[in-house]
Amino acid sequence: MLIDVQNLSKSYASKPAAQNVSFSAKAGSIIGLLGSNGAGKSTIMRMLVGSLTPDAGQAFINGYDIVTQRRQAQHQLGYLPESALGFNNLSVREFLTFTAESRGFSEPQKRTLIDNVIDQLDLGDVRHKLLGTLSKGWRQRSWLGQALLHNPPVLILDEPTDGLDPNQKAQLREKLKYLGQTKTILMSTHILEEAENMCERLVVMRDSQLVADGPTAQFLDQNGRLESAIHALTATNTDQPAKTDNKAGS
Ligand SMILES: Nc1ncnc2c1ncn2[C@@H]1O[C@H](COP(=O)(O)OP(=O)(O)OP(=O)(O)O)[C@@H](O)[C@H]1O
Repeated sequence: MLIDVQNLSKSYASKPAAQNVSFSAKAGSIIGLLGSNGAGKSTIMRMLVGSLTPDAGQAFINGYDIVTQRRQAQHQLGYLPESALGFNNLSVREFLTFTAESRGFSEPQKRTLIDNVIDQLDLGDVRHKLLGTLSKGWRQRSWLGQALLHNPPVLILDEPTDGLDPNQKAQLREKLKYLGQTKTILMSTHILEEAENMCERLVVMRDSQLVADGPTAQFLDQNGRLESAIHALTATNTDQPAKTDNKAGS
């Protein structure tokens, strides 16, 4: 398993943000992490990428423990944070150079990795433009570049298409689908249509707990839509979740 999450828990002060969350993801698949605002999706992702320490439980990225082997685990993944901003005074190429240097790559390696990622994400035309002057779509793509630069087997993407216009959304989704053929992608999204079209599996959270985990097909209604199942699972005043392959705690 490329991502293996076992009973991860985290509270902020005494308020739980993630409680006993368990799921796993195999190579070459796109997993959608769904749930209403505040359900705990970003908290799970931030623990997986090593920016938050779990209170309890364990998780492994390509076999490396996210706490005791944090550096090795981080080499296995690329992370696109929610609403990624900053580095506005750097050009796309300078931003990617900074990323490569902070990951410790030497000069010849650095050049090859940056050229590869510019090519892979079609960033050539904007490589000398400042991040602060780019449209949100190009900025997001540049941030995806920093996540992809070291060619990790796992990508963790927090609402990657949030705030993009419909064309930019469509273009980024195509790129992610392509990447998902060879990489394991865990992506959070509020856009159910996106989850329908892109994700092979869904992990659904509500109020800090995992409430369902299974193949996307299992959540679809007869019209091929996710809305009714996901609404039933995530609505906070509902106590009758839809029937799913719930793997919580397994
Ligand atoms: N730094 C923090 N300090 C205190 N509480 C926090 C912090 N970050 C998140 N929380 C709380 O933890 C809970 C889970 O938040 P989290 O951001 O993981 O949810 P989410 O599912 O990613 O939400 P969204 O879809 O809005 O991004 C929420 O109640 C949130 O208010």
